[in-house]
Amino acid sequence: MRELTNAQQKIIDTIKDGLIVSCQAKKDDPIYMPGIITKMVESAIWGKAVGFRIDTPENIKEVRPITNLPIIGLWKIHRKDSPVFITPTLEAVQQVIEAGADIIAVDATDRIKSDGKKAYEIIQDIKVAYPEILILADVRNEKEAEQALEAGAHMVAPTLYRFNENPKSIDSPDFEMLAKIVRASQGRGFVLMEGKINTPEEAIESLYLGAHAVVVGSAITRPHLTTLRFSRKMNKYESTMPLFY
Ligand SMILES: CC(=O)N[C@H](C=O)[C@@H](O)[C@H](O)[C@H](O)COP(=O)(O)O
Repeated sequence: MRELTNAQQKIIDTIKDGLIVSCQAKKDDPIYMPGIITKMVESAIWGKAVGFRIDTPENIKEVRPITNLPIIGLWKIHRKDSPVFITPTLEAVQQVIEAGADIIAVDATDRIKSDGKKAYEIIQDIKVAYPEILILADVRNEKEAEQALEAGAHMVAPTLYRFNENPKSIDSPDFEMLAKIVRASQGRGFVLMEGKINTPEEAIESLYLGAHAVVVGSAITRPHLTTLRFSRKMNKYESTMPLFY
């Protein structure tokens, strides 16, 4: 396990065994209105979350003044020439950090970015430019987790497990993958569980399997998706869950 600064260790200790709420809304979501992310964060604080996952520098700046709890920051940037969309450039990393994030989340898969580099290569660049920031590697499998930790990430999460060769709108967590990632990360870094955790029991199962903390998004902060989760089962799967949200 790599050495942590006191500030980094404090963040790791704060989130241990806790719930991190992903507070995100796109401008075309039915729930969107100015100030909505702050309201989500206030609700998560009320509900005893230990941290937040926030998209865009703009939203991070908005919520930073209302909490000292750890913020995982990212910036989703979708481009036509690459499937990599979670904080894909060093400029995006810089803006997320300057906005006040404590942890930077990046796509650390081995997919190719617009600049021709593999996504995980951004980790080395972040280590050079921002040696103090904690890095969370969003990956698809245990091989990518190992690769990201090797490159210098402090934490990994299977956030992108649905985005393989044939991206699928799977609507349940992949616990087997979590267990493999935990084994591959032993003694090298921390594992967060993330992706389709829909119930408290699934969060507990994640901790049992070795997750350091659990990130939950849609089930808590996206009522339209939670509605669709109910209705699609009730209409015998006539509707599908969207891949991106
Ligand atoms: C794949 C992707 O874009 N994930 C995003 C990452 O920031 C978020 O939209 C998710 O809400 C977050 O990962 C939590 O996952 P879930 O919402 O399934 O609990």
